[in-house]
Amino acid sequence: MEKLMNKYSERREELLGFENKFKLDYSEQDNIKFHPDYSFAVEFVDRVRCYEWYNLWFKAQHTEVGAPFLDTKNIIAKTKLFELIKKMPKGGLLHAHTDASVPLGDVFKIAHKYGAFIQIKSTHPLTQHNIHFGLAKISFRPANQDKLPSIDASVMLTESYETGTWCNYNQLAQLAQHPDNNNIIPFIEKQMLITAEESYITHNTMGKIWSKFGSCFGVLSGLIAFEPIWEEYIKRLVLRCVEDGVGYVETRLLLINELSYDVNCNLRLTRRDSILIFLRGVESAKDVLREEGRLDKFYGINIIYCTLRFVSEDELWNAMLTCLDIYKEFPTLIKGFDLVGHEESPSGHTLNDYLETLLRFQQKQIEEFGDIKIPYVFHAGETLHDGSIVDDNLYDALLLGTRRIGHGYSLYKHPTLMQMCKEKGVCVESCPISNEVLRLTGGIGNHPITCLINHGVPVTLSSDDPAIFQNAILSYDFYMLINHSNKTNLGTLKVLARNSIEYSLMDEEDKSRVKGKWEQDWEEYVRWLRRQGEEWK
Ligand SMILES: O=c1[nH]cnc2c1ncn2[C@@H]1O[C@H](CO)[C@@H](O)[C@H]1O
Repeated sequence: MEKLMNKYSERREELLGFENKFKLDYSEQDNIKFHPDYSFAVEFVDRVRCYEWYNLWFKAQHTEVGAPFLDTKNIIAKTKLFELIKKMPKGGLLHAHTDASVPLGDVFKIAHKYGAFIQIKSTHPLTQHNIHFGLAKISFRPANQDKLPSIDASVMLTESYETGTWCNYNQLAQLAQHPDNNNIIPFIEKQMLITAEESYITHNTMGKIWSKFGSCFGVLSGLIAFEPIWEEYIKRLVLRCVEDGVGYVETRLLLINELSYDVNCNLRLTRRDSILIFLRGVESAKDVLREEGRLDKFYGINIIYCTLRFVSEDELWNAMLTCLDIYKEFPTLIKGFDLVGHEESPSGHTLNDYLETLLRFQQKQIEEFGDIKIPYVFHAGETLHDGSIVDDNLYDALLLGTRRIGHGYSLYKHPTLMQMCKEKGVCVESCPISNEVLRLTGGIGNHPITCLINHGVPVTLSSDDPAIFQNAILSYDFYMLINHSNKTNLGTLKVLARNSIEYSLMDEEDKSRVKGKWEQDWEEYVRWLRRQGEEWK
């Protein structure tokens, strides 16, 4: 019997080993063995994870490992594992929408600073009854002295408020400080984020959650499409990224309106102006980092220029021409082009619908530059379907030479396309928390990222719209994966972080500079983990 058992164990080991050979992190796992500090760090992170499984998650009454993010976020925030992950140098954030990346707390702080120039209106009076039943929808706009509101904001809190009348935001914020009104700011904030209750209960279909999600952008845009707020917003974006261990960003920028507001609240800033202000914001973040001696932790920020997948073919072409003009002026800043918005919306277009224009844009670049300088970096396959027109976007994205795939949620159903990604080096920007909050998965446990990793498909982790999902910049996505998947260890996370630089769209010189910096930061992190591990119980 013993012989039989031993033989079986051998075959079992062999099978496990064989399967592991296909994993994305196969050679990295081998590497760990040769570096004592690194293997100590890997073992320490595993030890912490294991300790918390037994002493926190398995004992918890109403939750478990892999439970939905919004239900567990506050518990996660206090764990040792999260503290370790937060500190990790995560490389780049390759998939995040600019207008939904800065934590709302920061957005409010900036808004309060410019509150005298911001007006607010509501579809219902902000009475306690309406707040309680979530009846009022609010909007913001920048407005100067010429457009002084006709009423005092205190009227907004009474039934006599004429709905839709603009009031001064500063006045309202003052009133909200009174203990009787302390639910007003949280109520307004909720209109810019998705709560656990909405994602898991009240808006439990894709259509409902996307309608709430879309409305968040509407409220946010009233604040941030305003010169002084936009500049500080971008500054905060860079600072928050650095704070969360993200040194490089390729942000998806959608300048949806033709014009936005200048410092005098005049609607006259062009998209080019918004880019210039963006760059000013980056520079002021760099000033702060320089003063704090942390400038070396910031590797850079670039833009993937976006338009909506709801536009007409003519509008798409115009967006492409604007993008091209901006590229010509800022050739190192603009790294790609994408179409955003709910892929499954009945009014949305597939890539195939736009095919002629998409091909024409490439042809124009080849004629002008002899090469494609603004590659596609498409969202594709953000769907539960198998073979629908949205799922089919994956075919077109790859045929059109997409450099990465945003989400690629349904890619795991396509063996040939996964193989193509491996062969062509097309990386999937996987966004597990986003996919959960927007109702594609019930949690990390049934997210396809592990399937892609186990098949050796290039993957990186992203947070998509962290502000709206109450997510930090990137730490929670890394945490969710490592805490849930036994096969994921620090080495796997290192591969994901390295991929975010490897598959970024920086030119080769920048890429190798950034890679060098990140490797240094990683070494420092491993040494920090060693010290932590030696002190830990
Ligand atoms: O996960 C996503 N898939 C597709 N579009 C998205 C996603 N997250 C945000 N946006 C879109 O990006 C724009 C703001 O920059 C919004 O239009 C929003 O719908």
